[in-house]
Amino acid sequence: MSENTGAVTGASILLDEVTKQYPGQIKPAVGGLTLEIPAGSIVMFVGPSGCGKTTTLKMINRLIEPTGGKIVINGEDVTKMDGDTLRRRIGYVIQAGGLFPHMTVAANIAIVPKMLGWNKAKIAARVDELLELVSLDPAIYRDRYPKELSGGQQQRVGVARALAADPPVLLMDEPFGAVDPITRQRLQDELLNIQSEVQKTIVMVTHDFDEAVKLGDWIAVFDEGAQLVQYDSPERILANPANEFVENFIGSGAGLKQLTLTKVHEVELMDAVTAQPGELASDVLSRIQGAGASHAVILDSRSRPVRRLNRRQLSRLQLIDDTIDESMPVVGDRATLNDALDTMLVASSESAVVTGRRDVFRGVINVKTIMEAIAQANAMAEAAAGDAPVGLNSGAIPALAVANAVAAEASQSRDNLEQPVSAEEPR
Ligand SMILES: Nc1ncnc2c1ncn2[C@@H]1O[C@H](COP(=O)(O)OP(=O)(O)OP(=O)(O)O)[C@@H](O)[C@H]1O
Repeated sequence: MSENTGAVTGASILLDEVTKQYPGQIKPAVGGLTLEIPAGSIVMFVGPSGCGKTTTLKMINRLIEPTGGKIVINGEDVTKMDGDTLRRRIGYVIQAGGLFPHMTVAANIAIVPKMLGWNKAKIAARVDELLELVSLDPAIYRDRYPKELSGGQQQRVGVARALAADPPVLLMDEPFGAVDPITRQRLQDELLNIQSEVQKTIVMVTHDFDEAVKLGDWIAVFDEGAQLVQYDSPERILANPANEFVENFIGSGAGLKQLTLTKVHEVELMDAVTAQPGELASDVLSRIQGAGASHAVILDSRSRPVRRLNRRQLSRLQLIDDTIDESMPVVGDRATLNDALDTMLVASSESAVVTGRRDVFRGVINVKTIMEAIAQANAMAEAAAGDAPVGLNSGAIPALAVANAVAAEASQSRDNLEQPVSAEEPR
């Protein structure tokens, strides 16, 4: 879930009774969908394969033309607007970044600014600014070609490219589907960091419900024909799935999934003894003995953790050197407690080092903190289940009823975001 720290630059989007009937198909892929996407929020589309998520997403930038209904962005009906002009105002990110292989990173990012006629100096400055934003050092990466980058780096460039002309809306079609789980977790954390700065309106298709819970301010759960089954906050969907379909979609361990709702920076981190290369190991050892700690965290000159040393390791050393331990469990403070637990399990460690913006050391998180949070989340989920809104479990599109029921409840909601309106015609 994103945090509203920056000024909202995103635009509201309204899908008004939108339909897509592909030629030769009996049923519409999307049938009369009404969906309000609030400015500055992240809305996640989830649902089974072929249910129409991508079709719905691509109708927003009219890569797919609707056969009925209207698309309204910031109050402006864009359904009849020139498609190319519209797409320059909407960032679009696909799996693996979708970069042009024969163009450098800088040239890929510069595509839309060039089309918009920006001058060279402005484009070069923007490319560097965006590479910094997605945590890639411009001096190292701007002249590289996509094949010289890892999957995660390509995806970062894809995000930078989509943000190039500062569009109010970002559409993302399974952007993190092709990367390994640890890279995916980092990219998700980074997206949340970026969103806290840029406050765009982001619509993302995902197959991964955990990803939807982690990133979404609102989750739209679709069934076949883009039939909207539930549209609500991650908390309320987990606590009160609208029906069995949503329950099945959430999968087992809904209680544990509540861990996905809590971010590392929301729990109290432990302080740790830190040291720098060049210090005497015996000094550091006496500091951790004094503090009753088991490890010292070694930081580089930019306060980034590079290694952990326990008492035994310290007792064998003279000077702390600048060795980097790639296997040290590290988790970003935007990561979820679920991610933190995974990181610890992979490293067979009871704790992980926590970093903030630009990988600066923030503290340490341990299994005990996470266990306490599980207990708390379970208690909260049970309490929330008591207020289940009425009428959520009927079949075809009770969405407006759902929206109304939840809107009544929204005033009591923990977050102050407005409940988005959602409705769809019965097929
Ligand atoms: N160009 C097309 N022509 C005809 N039918 C199409 C076309 N594109 C999609 N469809 C059909 O429309 C329905 C919705 O497809 P869509 O790709 O939007 O679903 P999705 O939920 O994004 O699926 P997935 O999760 O598998 O990507 C499917 O039945 C699909 O077969």
